[in-house]
Amino acid sequence: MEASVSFSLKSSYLTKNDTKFGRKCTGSVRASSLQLGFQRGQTVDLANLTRNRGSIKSRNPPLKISCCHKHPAGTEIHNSFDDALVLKRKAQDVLPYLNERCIYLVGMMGSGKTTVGKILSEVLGYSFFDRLQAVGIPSVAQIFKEHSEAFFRDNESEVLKDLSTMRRLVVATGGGAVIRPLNWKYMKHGISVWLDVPLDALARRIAAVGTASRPLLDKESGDPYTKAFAKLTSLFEQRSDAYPNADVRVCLEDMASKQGLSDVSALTPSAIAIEALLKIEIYLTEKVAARNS
Ligand SMILES: Nc1ncnc2c1ncn2[C@@H]1O[C@H](COP(=O)(O)OP(=O)(O)O)[C@@H](O)[C@H]1O
Ligand SMILES: O=C(O)C1=C[C@@H](OP(=O)(O)O)[C@@H](O)[C@H](O)C1
Repeated sequence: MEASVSFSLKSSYLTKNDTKFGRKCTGSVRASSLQLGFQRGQTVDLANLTRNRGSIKSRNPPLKISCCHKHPAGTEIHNSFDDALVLKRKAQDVLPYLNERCIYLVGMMGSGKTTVGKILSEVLGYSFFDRLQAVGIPSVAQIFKEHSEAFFRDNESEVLKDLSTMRRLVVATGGGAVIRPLNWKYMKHGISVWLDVPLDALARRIAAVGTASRPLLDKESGDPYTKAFAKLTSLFEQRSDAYPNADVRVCLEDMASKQGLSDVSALTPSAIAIEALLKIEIYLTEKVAARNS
């Protein structure tokens, strides 16, 4: 079958809380569009943006990135007005150090890369690039089914390569992107952030939404929590050396214990985004200090 796989670039979500950040939604959208050289709603053919794809290009269909702005009805991005203010302040602190570099979120499936990534992109005025998302083929699950995991991984690497030349993006990578050293080479063009979430919390989150959209988990037998937990455990064993390559680690267990919480499930996506910004700031200021010493 002649497959046509393309990937969707979703700009930062715009919420009713946007006014709290004191900027007009369209401002950041316009800036992002200019930065990336595309217009809202326009499809950019990545195959034309990059050269020398070599063997991967000859095997795989052309990649397309399309930019769209969607906000699913009812999605709450921030949990409180206080969180929104802290997020805004932290984002302003971090932006000069970031100097337009991209942020790559890494972590196991369900660790919150998409959820937290949307918040970060919004407060930083960056565009948001969600995990590889097929246009024409409805889901990652379908790519696995109609092609193979290797096909998916090759395209994942290609997209990361292309993104590595771009600025002002928050990228939610797929959970398995960390296993290829080449992908780290691309991600090192920006700042990588590992969302480190305990496996039982991941399994609970995934069980709540089902495993159908996560093909690596869907093959297991048993109830959704049990099959998610079993597969996540074996995947983490294979990847536990790779995630610490990230520049920054956001550890939910550490956050919970500092706040006297017995369970990480009380940590909101906004609180995690704030922690990520704090950790990014520390990492970048230490780098500057080391350079100046
Ligand atoms: N801090 C959190 N607390 C509770 N549930 C969360 C949190 N962050 C994300 N989730 C939920 O977990 C699921 C997986 O999150 P998602 O952002 O899609 O993870 P990933 O992109 O890393 O696979 C979603 O249903 C999401 O709503
Ligand atoms: O861990 C993995 O290998 C994968 C994670 C998924 O992305 P999320 O981490 O966004 O769920 C998706 O890329 C694919 O199912 C493979």
